[in-house]
Amino acid sequence: MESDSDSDGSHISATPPRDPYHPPPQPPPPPPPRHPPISSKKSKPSLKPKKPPIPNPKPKPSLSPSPPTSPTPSPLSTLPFQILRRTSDHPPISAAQTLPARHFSNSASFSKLNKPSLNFEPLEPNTTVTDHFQSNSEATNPTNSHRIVKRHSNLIGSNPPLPPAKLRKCGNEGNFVKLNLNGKRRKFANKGKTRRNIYGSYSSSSRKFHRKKKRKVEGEGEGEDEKNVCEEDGLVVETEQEKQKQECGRAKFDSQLIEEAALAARNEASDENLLKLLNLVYGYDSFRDGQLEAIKMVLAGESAMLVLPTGAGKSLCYQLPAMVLPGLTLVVSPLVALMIDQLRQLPPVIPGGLLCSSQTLEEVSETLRKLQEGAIKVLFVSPERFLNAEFLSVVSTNLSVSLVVVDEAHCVSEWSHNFRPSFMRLRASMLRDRLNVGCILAMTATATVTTLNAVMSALAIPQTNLIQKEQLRENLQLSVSLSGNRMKDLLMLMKSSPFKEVKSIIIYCKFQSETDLISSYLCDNNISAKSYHSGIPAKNRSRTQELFCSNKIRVIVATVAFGMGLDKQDVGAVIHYSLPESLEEYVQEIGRAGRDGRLSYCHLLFDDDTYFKLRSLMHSEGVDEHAVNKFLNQVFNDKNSHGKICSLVKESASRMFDMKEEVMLTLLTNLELGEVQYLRLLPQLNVTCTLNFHKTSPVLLAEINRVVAAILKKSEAKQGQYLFDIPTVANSIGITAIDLSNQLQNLKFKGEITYEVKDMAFCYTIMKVPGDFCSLSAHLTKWLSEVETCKVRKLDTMFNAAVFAANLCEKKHGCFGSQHTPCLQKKILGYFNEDNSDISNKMGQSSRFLRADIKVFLQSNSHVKFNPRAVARIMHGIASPSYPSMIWSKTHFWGRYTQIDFQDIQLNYGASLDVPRLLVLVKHSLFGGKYTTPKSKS
Ligand SMILES: Nc1ncnc2c1ncn2[C@@H]1O[C@H](COP(=O)(O)OP(=O)(O)OP(=O)(O)O)[C@@H](O)[C@H]1O
Repeated sequence: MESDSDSDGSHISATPPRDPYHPPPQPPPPPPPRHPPISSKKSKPSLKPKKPPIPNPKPKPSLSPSPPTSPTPSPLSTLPFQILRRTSDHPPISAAQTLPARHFSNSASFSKLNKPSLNFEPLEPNTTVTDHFQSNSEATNPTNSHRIVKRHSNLIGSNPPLPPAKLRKCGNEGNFVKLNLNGKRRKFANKGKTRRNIYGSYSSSSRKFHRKKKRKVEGEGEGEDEKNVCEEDGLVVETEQEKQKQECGRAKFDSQLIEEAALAARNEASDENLLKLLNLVYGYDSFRDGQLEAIKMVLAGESAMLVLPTGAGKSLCYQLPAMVLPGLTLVVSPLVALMIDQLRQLPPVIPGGLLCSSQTLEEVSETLRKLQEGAIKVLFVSPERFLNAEFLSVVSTNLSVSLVVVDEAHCVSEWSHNFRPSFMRLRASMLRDRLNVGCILAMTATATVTTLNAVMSALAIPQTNLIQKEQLRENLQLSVSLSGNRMKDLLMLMKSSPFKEVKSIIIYCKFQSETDLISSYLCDNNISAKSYHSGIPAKNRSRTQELFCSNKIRVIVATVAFGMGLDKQDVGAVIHYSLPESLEEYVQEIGRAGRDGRLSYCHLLFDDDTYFKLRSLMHSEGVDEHAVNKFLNQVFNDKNSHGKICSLVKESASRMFDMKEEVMLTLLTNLELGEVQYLRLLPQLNVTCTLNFHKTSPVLLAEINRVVAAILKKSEAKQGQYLFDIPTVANSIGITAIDLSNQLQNLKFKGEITYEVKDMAFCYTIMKVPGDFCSLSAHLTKWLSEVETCKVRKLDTMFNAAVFAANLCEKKHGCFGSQHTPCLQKKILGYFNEDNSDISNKMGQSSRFLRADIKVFLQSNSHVKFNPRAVARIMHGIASPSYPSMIWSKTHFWGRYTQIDFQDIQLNYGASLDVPRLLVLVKHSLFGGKYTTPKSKS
């Protein structure tokens, strides 16, 4: 999940041809730019989205609300990107065309957010109790005589604030992030590669600038690291000291200019003022399509929904307002990796920070201290952070939040391909009530109309404030082939044009094992490749990403874990070894290619087997009404617990209800945020504690410490150890679980106790006990089953689009060979606009053996309780918490019916039962959960 590359591939030329020898076969003719053509100065391709008008609440105090002017609408045929063909005849970009962001002072002197700092009690991380945090220590970047350690002020960690001289940011490394991920010490510094940016810190245009700058001082020195930067053009680089001198002088000057420009934009958010700021901070000469419109809307205090393709420059739409707006900009992101990347990519003039559950208490406290001092302008947080009462209180009482940005906003909607229950928390009402935020910017690259509507409604964004451009870039050449042997076909593809000439390729696989297999297969065939998936230790993953970003690895074979937030400009090809689960996922992943605007190649290899396998997996999160009913009974088990902390241990509950943890969280979030608020979720924590006393005797300590007294009362003593439930002890003395954890920590620091915690649990307090459990469970089950169906349809649509391109396309509209850019684009855009009703599927409806097989299966496992879903899962080869694959994959029937519709198997299960068993089943579905299945069937 973490993406850790510190490399930026900064030596990569901004425009050199990727394929100098083989011009791409018939790239689609570039449609005429629909927009003021992007200045040739930009090394980045420019996107052109469209706009809508707007009225809205909350005018920002000192900003003159300038009505959004607008770009043009964008038909498919128009050019969202300036397409640069991969030929060598591109004129080099001159230094004057770009101004590097990273040479300016980072001591962002924009209005400080405020207030004197408070003393913090350490906060709990947003979702987990903090015991597993380790203390952090190292905070240094390696240096050598040619290097000066340069730190960005956007530093997260326990490092004490640097003295002003050091804080000055004259270097180019972008944001420095230090995190304790997964309880281990992690560092995202530049590792001494002072000439190499953190990847993505520069746009290719700013890199050009740097390269030019280096030319000026040719012959002044050379270092090991510099070689990396200059290997392509053989430049000699100035020493860091020289550079530092130049940059410091420049930074002083520029920081003042930037500040003035930001103030001018605050007073009048005119095109001219904003352009000036853009140029000063980023060195860009023009906005890309949709950017100016979004920025102006936000600066006018209006919430906006921004839909731009991948790589179109969405981040700039909050970064620039963050400089202009007086208060804090809060960016909510679904992944820690994404947050880290975005933090790194902030221009140094914008001091940033992040809060995530992997940080130590000290890191969290330091960030909060900086926040209160106004030393952070942009703060990245996960949605779970909004569960944290202390965080909410710090932000609401001490800070003014000018803007909340919801990145990957489709995660808010259950109808998206990537719904995250915790994003449900992000309701406009909550943001308004708790943080007094009036302005929200929601951003996504991939959303259907239904998803957009759901997001806009949750965030109270008026329809008129939708800024939407095509969700596809036109510089991607899409091809598809049905494969009988994907490994062989992949190798053939890699060894033929245009792929064999592409310098940087991502191959996406669905399963971790596939990535390892394919990467070694490619290596065996003389193609250097490395695998990347979340099962690989974070350090190695980070290294792989770094090598890939610096073009030391040509091919990366990855699962979906790779790529979100990856802003490597020169990825020339994306190959799908497995069918993506939805067109959204496909678009997101092919969006990693061609971010430099040049023609890039995206090939999809698909086959029926993968489709069937994925389709089975779509049912792995489904639940039945009786399970939901049982779950509700458990959640509201203690009806007299109003105001008290209740908990549900994840692992055991998951087995008890045969529900994945994510599904339980979805249900709980719905109970909190649905029409009626039945409960309030609290941060998750380990609830079972085993404690040892070391110094003072427990009884004596209990006399002076009420927590210890409560522990003695509520715990079970075993061989000198005290075992207790944290919520029970906290409830008995009326404190929060977090307070209790903090007090235990204090006793531990004093050497009085040591303790261990386990059993991660959902925690909540009950607000209202539902009157009718049956109708509530029916309602929730219906909702979940609609979500399940929606996912299945997404997969069907993806598969149908691939089948259409490979088999049915009549190649009338520009498709040829296996290249299907026009027909796939049409399918994708039709899908996003929901004018595509092609949801047929390839599943068989029944099999004459199915019913008999179910009977045999039930007979041979007569000692086990089953329900229709459990049987269908086994027949589809899907594990679930109560029916793990370790046990059930041994059965003869495991995965035998993946080609038969899941629902059909459930129906056949009913039909295969004898009457007594059927009666039990009916009773069970009528009365929800309170039933027992006969032990055996004779
Ligand atoms: N106006 C502009 N002119 C030139 N380059 C730009 C402009 N705006 C943004 N860029 C560059 O475009 C690249 C992509 O930007 P960014 O990462 O914000 O894209 P994104 O839309 O968030 O993509 P994704 O959805 O894939 O994360 C960055 O390198 C950024 O510097």
